[in-house]
Amino acid sequence: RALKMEAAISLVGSQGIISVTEILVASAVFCLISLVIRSFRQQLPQELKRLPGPRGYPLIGNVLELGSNPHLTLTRMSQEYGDVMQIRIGTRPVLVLSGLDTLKQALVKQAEDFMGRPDLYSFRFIADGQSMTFSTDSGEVWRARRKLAQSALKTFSVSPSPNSSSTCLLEEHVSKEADYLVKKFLQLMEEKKRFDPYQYVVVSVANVICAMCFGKRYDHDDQELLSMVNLNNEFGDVAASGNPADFIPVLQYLPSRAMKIFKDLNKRFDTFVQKIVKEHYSSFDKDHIRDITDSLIEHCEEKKVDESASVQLSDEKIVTLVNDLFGAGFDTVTTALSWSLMYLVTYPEIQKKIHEELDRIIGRERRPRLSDRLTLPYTEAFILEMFRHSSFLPFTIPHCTTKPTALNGYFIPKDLCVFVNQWQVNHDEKLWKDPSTFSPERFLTIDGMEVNRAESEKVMTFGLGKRRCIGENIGKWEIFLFLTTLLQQLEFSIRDGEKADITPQYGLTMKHKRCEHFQIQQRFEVKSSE
Ligand code: HEM
Repeated sequence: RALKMEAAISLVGSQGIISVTEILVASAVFCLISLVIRSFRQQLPQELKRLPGPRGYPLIGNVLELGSNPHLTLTRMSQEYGDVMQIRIGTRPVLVLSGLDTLKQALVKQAEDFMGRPDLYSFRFIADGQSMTFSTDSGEVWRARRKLAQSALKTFSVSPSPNSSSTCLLEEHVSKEADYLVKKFLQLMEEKKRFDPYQYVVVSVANVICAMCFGKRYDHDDQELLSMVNLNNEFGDVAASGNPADFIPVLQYLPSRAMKIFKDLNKRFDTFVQKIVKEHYSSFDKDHIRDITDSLIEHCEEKKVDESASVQLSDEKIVTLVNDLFGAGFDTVTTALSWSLMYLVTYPEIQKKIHEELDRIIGRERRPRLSDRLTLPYTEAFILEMFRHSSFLPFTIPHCTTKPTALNGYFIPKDLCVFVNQWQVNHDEKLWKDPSTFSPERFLTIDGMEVNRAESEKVMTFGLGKRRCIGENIGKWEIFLFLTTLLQQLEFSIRDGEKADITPQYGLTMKHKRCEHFQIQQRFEVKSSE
């Protein structure tokens, strides 16, 4: 009888008949899930608030709102929701941090809580998942690797140069490459009357890091090197904060051209480095350490006899550090120089002021040196303004929380992916007057004689705290010496009727559109410093 009753009051749905029992069971399951979710939500410590943020759609979250310029969208959202907010990409929550004080609080004062890296799909293809920079490790092994990379980098940059009059190895390498660039640009101007400086700058910058890492330099038409370094941001498009495939797993199974290029590029990069490492192993001589690769191999040998080391790193974890250094060392510095050239041709009056400063302080008899940096405040202010205005690293590499924590009164769970919005800080109206105006003067003291240190420290380019870039000083020295060597002898302009487009294209490092209309004029010739 009961069965008959049930049949009588059953409903007819599109999939067939749904019984009252099924409806009751479904309702019970729904209530149970709601209760479980609520009980999780109630675990919030009483004195802490829930993270604010935009609502988002089911399954896709806020991915559509992010659009093609996530740094701009998230800056706008931070004005509504504050310096600490949560968005969702797909179903995955992401913490977005803005505001200089909040960044300092999270990355410096609470450094341990925010120093992790998230497990992102695309990062698994970088250095076969062994990268110190992109892999999820942030414990003792990461700490030991970072220390080792820092020490090797230091030895092969600031050590005195044995075979030249340069004050250190870095100065020797950059001077040589910058001299080459001057000649190359003059030759291109002679032959073609206009050129795109990017592909020449990238090889020169790559040669500096190659000299430090591998003790070798490449020709400007070396196809193997060019195919890896002369990119239109194929790496940065995928490794950028907010790449949907990193957050929405189903996208990882759909064919993607960008992802295929990214994987190929990483493979080619690893093969390139592995080949050089192999050559180093076969010619290794512990009494003659030639470069960073040799010094890492030496460390592998030494650790085998040093039983007392607190962390035992595998040989692979040591030697792959050269991938991190080589990878981080060319794209960032090339992008910075390339933006500098774009600003110089966009603002010729600023270029003129740099020329005047160089003529006054260095003159025409000798080449610039690293030690000139403190005496060229306008040039230094220009570089700072290039960093600030372009904010070409709009976000740091994504971070991740290592434990449950609190920030600005909000509860923050463990393993939450964190985007650090450097662009927002560099364009924050509370910190900068007319942030969209390009003005090196904002970094000078009132008498124009020095860089205002308090202002310069507000610029966010290299991250902060435990994950702060380890190549910051080297990068800044390189940019300074490349630029001053080029500008001492050359004046850059754009062909009449053309305009440099300085709209950034979003990525891990934001690039501008390539410009083929550069022209130069030789100001004078300086005799070789050698
Ligand atoms: C203008 C040049 C450069 C800029 C703007 C830059 C910027 C950055 C930024 C924003 C980060 C991420 C920080 C974070 O996640 O919080 C980073 C990390 C890193 N940078 Fe740089 N960088 C530059 C040059 C270099 C150079 C020349 C090297 C080495 C040769 C280098 C090596 C690294 C490494 C190894 C990391 C990873 C650190 C870690 O995860 O612990 N960078 N850099």
